Amino acid sequence: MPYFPEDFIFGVATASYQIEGAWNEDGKGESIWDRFAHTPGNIQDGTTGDVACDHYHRFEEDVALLKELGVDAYRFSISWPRIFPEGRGRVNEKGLDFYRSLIGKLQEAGIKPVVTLYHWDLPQKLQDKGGWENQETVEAFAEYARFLFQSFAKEVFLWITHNEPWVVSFVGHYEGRHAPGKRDFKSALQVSRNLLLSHGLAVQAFREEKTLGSIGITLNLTPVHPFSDSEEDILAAKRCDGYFNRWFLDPLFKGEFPEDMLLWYEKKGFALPQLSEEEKSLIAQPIDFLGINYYFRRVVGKGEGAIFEVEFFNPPQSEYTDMGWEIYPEGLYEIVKRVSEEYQPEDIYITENGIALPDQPDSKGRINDQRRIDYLRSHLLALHRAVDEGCPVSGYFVWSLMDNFEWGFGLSKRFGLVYVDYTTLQRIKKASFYWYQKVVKSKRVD
Ligand SMILES: OC[C@@H]1[C@@H](O)[C@H](O)[C@@H](O)c2nc(CNc3ccccc3)cn21
Repeated sequence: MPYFPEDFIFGVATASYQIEGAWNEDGKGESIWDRFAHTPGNIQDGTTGDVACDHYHRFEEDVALLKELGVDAYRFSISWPRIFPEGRGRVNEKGLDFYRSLIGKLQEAGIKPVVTLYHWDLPQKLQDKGGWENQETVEAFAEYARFLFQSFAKEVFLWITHNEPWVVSFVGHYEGRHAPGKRDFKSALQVSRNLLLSHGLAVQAFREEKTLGSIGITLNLTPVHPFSDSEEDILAAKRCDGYFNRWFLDPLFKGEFPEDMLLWYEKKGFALPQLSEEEKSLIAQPIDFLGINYYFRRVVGKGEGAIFEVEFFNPPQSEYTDMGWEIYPEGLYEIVKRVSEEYQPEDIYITENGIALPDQPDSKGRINDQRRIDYLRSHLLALHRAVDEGCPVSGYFVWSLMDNFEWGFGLSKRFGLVYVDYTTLQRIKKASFYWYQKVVKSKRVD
C-alpha cells in the first residue's frame, strides 16, 4: 500500500477567471478573458466567466470545503486586473482586500496558500498596447509581482510566476483558441520570450524583497511518443518534444532555447526570439521548485502539418476523457523521471492533474464519479513510483477543487471534486471528494 512521505503536500488547484465571477465588480478592470468570452463565437457553449462559480462572493463557503477536504495547501491565482485595473499604476484596494480576506481564511483553516501570479487573465488595457508582445507588459508584470511580494511578504507558501507559458504563447497567439485569439507564430515566439523575461524579473524581485516562501514556475509537460520506430516518426516526436516541452525547460534550466528548434524555425522562415547573455542569465536564475501540470501524453508521427510536419494519433486501445485526452498515468512517472534526470530541479510540485467527466447528480442528488477516483488513483500510484525512485517531488494538486469555467469550452467541462450547479451555484461534494479526503488524511493511496 503506497504511502507518501509524512510531509508530502496534498492540495487542490483553481484559477481566478475560472471560479471568481464578479468580472466588473469592486473596481476590477477588464481582462483579456472577459473580452474574449464576451466576443461571440469564442466559447463553445456561449457562456462566460462573468459569474462562473461566484467564488468572489462565496469564498468563505469554499474555504470551509477546503477545510473539510483536509488539504495541506490550496493553489489559486490572483487576478491582475483586480489589483491593477489598468495593468499598472492605480491600485484597486477592494481587489487587494479580497485576497487578504481569502488568505486570512486559509490561514485560519490551517491551509497553506499557493499563489499563481498569472493564470492567463491579462489586464485588457495592456493588451490594447500589444500585450505580451510588448516590453511594457514585461515591466508591468515585474511591478505587479513585486507589489504582491510586498503585500503578502510572509503569508504565502509557494509563489508561481506563470501558469503554462506554452499555452499563453501558442494556444493564445498561434492556435488562437485562447485569449487574445491571435494566429501568428512569430507573435507566439516573441510572447514566449517575453513571458520568460517577466518570470526572471519576478524571481529577481522576490529575492530582493526577501519574501518568505518559495518561488517557481508551472509548465504543462507531456511525454511525446513516436507512433512507430521509423526514423521519420522518431524525428517528428523529437520536434514535438522541443515544441511542447524543451522550448521552456531549456531556457529556464540551461539558459538557452533548444538549438534544434531554433534551426527548425529559422528553416521555416520565422524571425527568432533574441536573448542577450544577461537576459539568458536572468531567465535561468535558480528557482526553488518546478511546477508540472500533467494530464496526458502525445503520440505523433511524420505528417504534413504546416510548421512541424507531424500527425497526432489516438491509440485505439486507450481510454479518453471528456476533453478527448488519452488517460495515460505512466506519463506522469515518465515526465517526472525525465525532468529530474535531465534538468535537476531543486524541487517539483505536480501543480495540476485531473480529469473532465460528464458528471451529473443521480436521483438522490449524488455524483458517483468513480472514473475520476480511478484516474487520480492511477496517477498517484505512478507519481509514487517516481518519488520512491528518489525524484524530488514534494506535493500534488488535483485540478480542480470545483467544476469551473473551462476556457474555450465554457462551463460544459467538469473537473471538480465538487460539483457546481450553475443555476443555483450550489456546491455538491462528489464521491471523489470523499476518496481524496481519505488520501490526504492517510497520505496513502489504496
Ligand atoms: O483543462 C484543464 C486545466 C485548465 O482548467 C487549467 O486552467 C490549465 O492550467 C490547464 N492546463 C492543462 C493542460 N494543458 C493544456 C493543453 C492544451 C490546451 C490547454 C491546456 C489543463 N488545464
